[in-house]
Amino acid sequence: MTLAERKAAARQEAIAARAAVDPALAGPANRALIEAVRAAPGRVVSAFWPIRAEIDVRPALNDLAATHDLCLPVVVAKNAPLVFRRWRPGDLLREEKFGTFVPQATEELTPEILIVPLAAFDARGFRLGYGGGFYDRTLAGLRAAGGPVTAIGVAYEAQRMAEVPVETTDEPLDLIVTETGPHWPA
Ligand SMILES: Nc1nc2c(c(=O)[nH]1)N(C=O)[C@@H](CNc1ccc(C(=O)N[C@@H](CCC(=O)O)C(=O)O)cc1)CN2
Ligand SMILES: Nc1ncnc2c1ncn2[C@@H]1O[C@H](COP(=O)(O)OP(=O)(O)OP(=O)(O)O)[C@@H](O)[C@H]1O
Repeated sequence: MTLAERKAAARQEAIAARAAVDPALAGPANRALIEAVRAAPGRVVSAFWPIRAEIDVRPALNDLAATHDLCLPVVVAKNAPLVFRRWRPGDLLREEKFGTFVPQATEELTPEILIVPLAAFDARGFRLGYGGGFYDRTLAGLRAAGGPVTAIGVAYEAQRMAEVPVETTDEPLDLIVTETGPHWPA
């Protein structure tokens, strides 16, 4: 199997496992996420609006809105980094292709703390998304720019794998939050 094939197989397996999880497990994950964000340096936080069976972090966003500037990712081009537009709880979103929801023409923000969606993760902090490479490009750009960047993956324990297949462009997470609490890469 090529690396791309191994990634595709691992992605499919993790997405199936995620779809079978009891969404009530999002409760403890949201509580751990709020603490993790409050412990990280910076005020601008990027989040994600859940699609498919992704863990729903909107409860945490409602709390964090009191203390942080929130934004959501927007895909602007296939091989480009994401851009992030300001979002406040209650703001209307527009449905994009792939079923994502994005803010309507709000100001662009540069996140210092990124709440990152994922299909699979491992104990080293590597992740697999949907295969667009969007978060890899985005994190590479932000880290190269030198500012404080904390990438927090949020997932269910069911999405944990022994070793996610990796390539040189994969950007590791700084922290993974699940229903069992925060996990720092070994
Ligand atoms: N909630 C959420 N928002 C997000 C992301 C995410 O992973 N989760 N993204 C993270 O980057 C970006 C959107 N990227 C996405 C990339 C691909 C697909 C997707 O469903 N792809 C199809 C294949 C499409 C094709 O190649 O023709 C698939 O996987 O079946 C969805 C979102 C920005 N917003
Ligand atoms: N910084 C980069 N520059 C060029 N290509 C990149 C970069 N980052 C990732 N890629 C390429 O993008 C493709 C998809 O990467 P990968 O399978 O890791 O996506 P993913 O992490 O699952 O997706 P996402 O980050 O959108 O959730 C791969 O072919 C990878 O080589």
